[in-house]
Amino acid sequence: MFLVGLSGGIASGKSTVVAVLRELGCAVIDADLIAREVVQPHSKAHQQILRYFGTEILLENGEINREALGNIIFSQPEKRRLLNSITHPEILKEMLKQILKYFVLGYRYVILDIPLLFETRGLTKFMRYTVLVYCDPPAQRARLMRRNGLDADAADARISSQIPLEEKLQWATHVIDNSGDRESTRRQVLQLHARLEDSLDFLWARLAAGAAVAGLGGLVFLLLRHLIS
Ligand SMILES: CC(C)(COP(=O)(O)OP(=O)(O)OC[C@H]1O[C@@H](n2cnc3c(N)ncnc32)[C@H](O)[C@@H]1O)[C@@H](O)C(=O)NCCC(=O)NCCS
Ligand SMILES: Nc1ncnc2c1ncn2[C@@H]1O[C@H](COP(=O)(O)OP(=O)(O)OP(=O)(O)O)[C@@H](O)[C@H]1O
Repeated sequence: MFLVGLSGGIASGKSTVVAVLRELGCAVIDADLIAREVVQPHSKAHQQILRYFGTEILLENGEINREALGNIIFSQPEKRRLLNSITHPEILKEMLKQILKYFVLGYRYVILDIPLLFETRGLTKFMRYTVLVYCDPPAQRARLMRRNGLDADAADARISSQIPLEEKLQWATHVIDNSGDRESTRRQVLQLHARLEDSLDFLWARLAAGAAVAGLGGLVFLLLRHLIS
């Protein structure tokens, strides 16, 4: 089994790409979704967030007020690091559990949708491939403002809390350019999917070749032993 890391920037189009991959039957683990689950009331992360950020980041029902917490961490790097240090170990633990589940179910590769894949040191070395969902900066900013109802300053604060997409381009093994329309993105995802499936065939071919070499070696050994005795 191998892992494929999928990343991008805020509002660059990861969920849009993932929707097509799921449609094609791929196993996808969504770090944003897990990040929501691990901070549910009574969890360890919820208690820690409460301790460090205070009750003002809670909604009336006890859940985290994501908008309020977002406003704090996207404008204060040290608070962002603090939140990351609380949530990231919990997110990683849950991701590992889900990877194991897909392994047991027999999936041959799993796609990990991790927004901060390139920002998190050492994570990419566990991925056979890394896919960057790229979007040109003006389109990214406009889409973020529209989706989250943010003004330009708030959108820029969120974008600049991450490594620029242009920089991430050099690290990814595959790039999907989502600057154009959804149809163009869909075509690129279909190509990516075909390459992942090809790469599986390639792996199987290597395994088969390995088995053939081992079998041949065994035969030669038996033949030599027979000749010597
Ligand atoms: C700050 C929070 C409460 C804002 O919640 P909100 O519902 O508004 O946004 P959502 O969770 O859907 O995230 C949207 C995008 O914001 C960006 N983002 C989220 N957290 C961070 C972060 N710590 N640093 C930089 N970018 C981030 C990512 O691109 C993500 O895809 C939330 O994002 C959070 O708890 N973040 C910390 C956990 C984390 O690092 N999540 C990213 C997945 S590893
Ligand atoms: N090709 C496209 N053309 C126009 N709008 C798009 C396109 N792709 C995505 N969008 C819109 O841009 C916004 C961001 O897309 P999406 O939610 O897929 O990004 P994301 O990277 O998953 O975001 P985040 O991780 O920040 O939640 C959404 O409102 C989506 O509908």
